[in-house]
Amino acid sequence: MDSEALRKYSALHPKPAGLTLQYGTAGFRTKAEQLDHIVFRMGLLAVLRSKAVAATIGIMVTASHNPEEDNGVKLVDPLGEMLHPSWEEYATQLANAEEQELQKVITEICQKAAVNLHKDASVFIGRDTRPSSKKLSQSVIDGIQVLGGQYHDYGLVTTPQLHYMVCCQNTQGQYGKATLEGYYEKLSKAFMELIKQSHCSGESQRHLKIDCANGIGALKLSEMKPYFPQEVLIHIYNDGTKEKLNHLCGADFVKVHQKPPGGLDMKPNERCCSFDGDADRIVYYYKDTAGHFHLIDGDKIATLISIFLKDLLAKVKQDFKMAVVQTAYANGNSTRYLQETLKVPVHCVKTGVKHLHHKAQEFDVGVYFEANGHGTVLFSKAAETKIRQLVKEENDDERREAAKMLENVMNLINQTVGDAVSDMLVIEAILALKGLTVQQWDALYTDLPNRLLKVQVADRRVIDTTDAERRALTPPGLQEKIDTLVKKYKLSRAFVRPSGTEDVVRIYAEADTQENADALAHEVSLAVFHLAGGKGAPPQPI
Ligand SMILES: CC(=O)N[C@H]1[C@@H](OP(=O)(O)O)O[C@H](CO)[C@@H](O)[C@@H]1O
Ligand SMILES: [Mg+2]
Repeated sequence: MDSEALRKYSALHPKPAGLTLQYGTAGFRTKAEQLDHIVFRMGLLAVLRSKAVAATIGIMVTASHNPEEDNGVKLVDPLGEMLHPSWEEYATQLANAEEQELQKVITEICQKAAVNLHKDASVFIGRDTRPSSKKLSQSVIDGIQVLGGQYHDYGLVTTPQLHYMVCCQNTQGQYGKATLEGYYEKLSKAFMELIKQSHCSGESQRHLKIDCANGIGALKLSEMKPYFPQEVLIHIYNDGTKEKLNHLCGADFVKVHQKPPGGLDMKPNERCCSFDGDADRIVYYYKDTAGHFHLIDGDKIATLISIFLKDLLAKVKQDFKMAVVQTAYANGNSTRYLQETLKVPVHCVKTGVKHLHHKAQEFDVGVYFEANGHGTVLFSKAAETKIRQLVKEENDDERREAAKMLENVMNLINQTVGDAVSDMLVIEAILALKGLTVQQWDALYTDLPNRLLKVQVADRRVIDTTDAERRALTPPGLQEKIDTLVKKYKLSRAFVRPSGTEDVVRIYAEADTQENADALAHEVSLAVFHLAGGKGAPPQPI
């Protein structure tokens, strides 16, 4: 380690005195002006991680659905997964080290994680369209270079594109070519092969309106357009040329407010969808002839994909284990539908993609989605091998055809992480293959009315949870109070947890009517306010 260079460069990326940040659910996330030292140091950490695992590591500069003024950074592990939890702690230590301690902390990490500094290191970098992202990714490069790492800067890419690149690189191209062209070619080829298998005579032209949250999704979809078949007509809205990133639009806005985004004119029964700011989430929606808005969230996406896959798995007649992984935010009726009607096992894990991804890896076919629209499907190595073999060798036409469809889905879905573009193509293909309209899809089950609220408290760590965050252990009395409140309503459920990305406590409630869901959410938020050290004025009724 060149101590002199480290000192010199870290002085160029000084840590504001007293600032401490934590590597949370989605890496570091805060106001962009507080992040320069963090991204520089994450450049350092990426080099250490790369040396430790002898593979290429990714760094993405983005704050996803958060306001344009924010930014963030997260590391991507060799197969495109989120950074291993054991390293999140190193990330936090390095981020919060005072300038003069930096070298000591690096040495400590090297000792604890058995990093050999003489090994090579390689890092892939990507960034979103935020005005601050370019400069921050320059600081990442400074960090990488100080520790002698090699890097490739992909510039503007969606978060899932960067995950894809890292996986391609570390599988020596087995997962695909580590270029944007490779990504577009892989996805569009799989999509075309898949819809070719459609025997439906339904509409031949497929229109889809896409709200790109004024973010990177618009740029990348435009680049990809020439690769799409002619029948697919995508119309891009909120492309970032006029309005601010994520402002009154995007997947998070639509999900949280349960209303359409600004900037997209929606005619009755038109199929529309929204990406988030870094294009790793997607939700669908439409307006009926009476003008009512219908949201089709991550739970319903998981359901559609599960129906499709379950049917194919039955046709290939293999004993593949399939399951759906959700979080506590999944709508109660989605869980009921999956378990009782579709008869697919459902597992609930803690919020955050890494938890869902990890659980889904336990199955041959693991479908995971957060209600907010982040999700994908994972296929085990054994299932993948078997499916590819059936495509080549199976004599039975129906079985071979089903295996071929599964193979195409495997190629189309981004198995490294939730990917709005890839998910959208999977969904469009399934709707085409099944001849389903957006209304028919929506009608699979009816969402229980629900409400998501947040409350500010002095220290959100006073809330500790258990049972995949569905019950609060502390502060004393809170869970008992929630239990009492829940009993007042029908089909009701409520839980609270500290957010991993914002300084708030989140409250979720569902019940038989919207009024009851709103009332329950409000009452629970008051309980949090009073028992967990609420800040400012008490929450007002909705
Ligand atoms: C209720 C909700 O949507 N929570 C989101 C949000 O996490 P919080 O820990 O709730 O702030 O951001 C995470 C990262 O994007 C995402 O994984 C998660 O689903
Ligand atoms: Mg995102």
